Amino acid sequence: QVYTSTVAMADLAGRENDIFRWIDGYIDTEILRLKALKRQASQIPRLTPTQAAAHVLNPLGAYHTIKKFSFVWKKLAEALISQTWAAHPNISLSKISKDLNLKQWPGNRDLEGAASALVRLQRTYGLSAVDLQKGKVLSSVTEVHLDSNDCFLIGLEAEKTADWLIMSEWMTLAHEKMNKQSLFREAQVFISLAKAYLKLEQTSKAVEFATRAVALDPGNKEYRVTLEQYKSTKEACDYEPEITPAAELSVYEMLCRGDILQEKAVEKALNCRYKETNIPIKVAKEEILYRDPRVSIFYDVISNSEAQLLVDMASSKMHQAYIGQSKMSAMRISQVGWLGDEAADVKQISQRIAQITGLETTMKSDMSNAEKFQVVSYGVGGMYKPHYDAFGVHYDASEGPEYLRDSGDRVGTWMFYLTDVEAGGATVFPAIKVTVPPVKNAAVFWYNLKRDGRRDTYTIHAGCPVLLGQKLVANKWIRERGQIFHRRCGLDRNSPDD
Ligand SMILES: O=C(O)CCC(=O)C(=O)O
Ligand SMILES: [Fe+2]
Repeated sequence: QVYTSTVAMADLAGRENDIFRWIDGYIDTEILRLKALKRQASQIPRLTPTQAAAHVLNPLGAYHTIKKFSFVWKKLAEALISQTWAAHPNISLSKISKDLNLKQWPGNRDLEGAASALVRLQRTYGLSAVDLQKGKVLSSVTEVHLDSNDCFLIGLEAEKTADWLIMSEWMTLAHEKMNKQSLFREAQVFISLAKAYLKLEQTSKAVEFATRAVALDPGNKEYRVTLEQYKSTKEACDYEPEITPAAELSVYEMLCRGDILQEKAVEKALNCRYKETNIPIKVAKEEILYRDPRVSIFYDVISNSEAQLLVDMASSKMHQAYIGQSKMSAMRISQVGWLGDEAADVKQISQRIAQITGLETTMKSDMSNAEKFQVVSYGVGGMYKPHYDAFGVHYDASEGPEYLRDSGDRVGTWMFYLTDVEAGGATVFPAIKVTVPPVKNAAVFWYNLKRDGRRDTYTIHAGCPVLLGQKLVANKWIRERGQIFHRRCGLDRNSPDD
């Protein structure tokens, strides 16, 4: 027994001292840990909710926000959770991660998506990587500075879409900004630069960078094979063309940029007018942008509160847009929500479209004259590549939702612009070289079908990437069913519309 032995008692007294030392040590370590945590947390700039909302209207701010969640915050939260849990085992791990909604946080794929959006904006609007890295988008300047890892990641995204010049710009920056925090090796940047230059037919530079990669990593067999390949390509090439990025731009992208203007003769034939509607005293301010096919913009056809109503009602139903039935695609990056005419205020908006176009837009439970409103939200980088709204000859009338069976094809498209867009986001028609700038509370309208019911190939159109701000639109597709007395079949397929 301990209490009978004086020697053992003296030993215990000594041990108590150890315990105090241990407690002090524990407290000191905890204080250090908490201080480190506090320092980490304080390094992240704090935005008010208003600032945060404004931040994501800028492509760099959007990238940065996703990076914070997918990387910075995630690391911090994980550290916080595991350490707190270790210190207080009675706190439930799953409760913390539920409170923080950790599962819903953006991940690596979202970060890649944000990086790829930057590449798309850069290509479409001719932005320089050097400006973007410093936080500059047109005249808008943010606090965000991209680090070497960001530059490397964006370079890899540019590689995926074969944007070689853009890839070379970002990889050059990744190398310039390289430091201890860089998660890639120098040889990796060099081999990426070599590839980009090879694709740009700058074979001397390609060989130079491949050589540097091999010098840094002589054991890498892949690098050595690449170098040999590039050397033989260089020998086979007798000249190196100048780099001309603009040559690769499509008409669609040039229209988005505003690099193509309408021909003078076409422009002259166009005009503005007050179009009579089905309601005697009401006229609509119409600007005709193209004659055949007729493309018009109508101004002030929806009020601010109505626009807000469509957004509010559709927003709970919003999901990532799909094309056709299934897969998420690189054709279209946006969120969509469908909205029927059940609410009287919404129905009234549908009726206004009928009054102005003279077409039938009544919603019916079968063989409907029109589709529900499709409210679409594009964030920065969001877009819709060139496509037709009409289904054309392959359309199977039995496809699609029940209420639209046998409604026929999409004879016309009416699209409200529910917001102004600070930069980018025009609707463009590459075949007729028409650009429609988004103007809040206006709507664009065109016929997708010729008079004989066949798809008009000139109606191919696209939504340009949003560069700054948010773009919200509401589509109303008007079906063939019920338009017999409203848009008569022409004597020939080219009869004009009035
Ligand atoms: O957003 C745009 O400007 C075009 C949208 C569009 O074409 C569509 O949703 O079908
Ligand atoms: Fe469309």
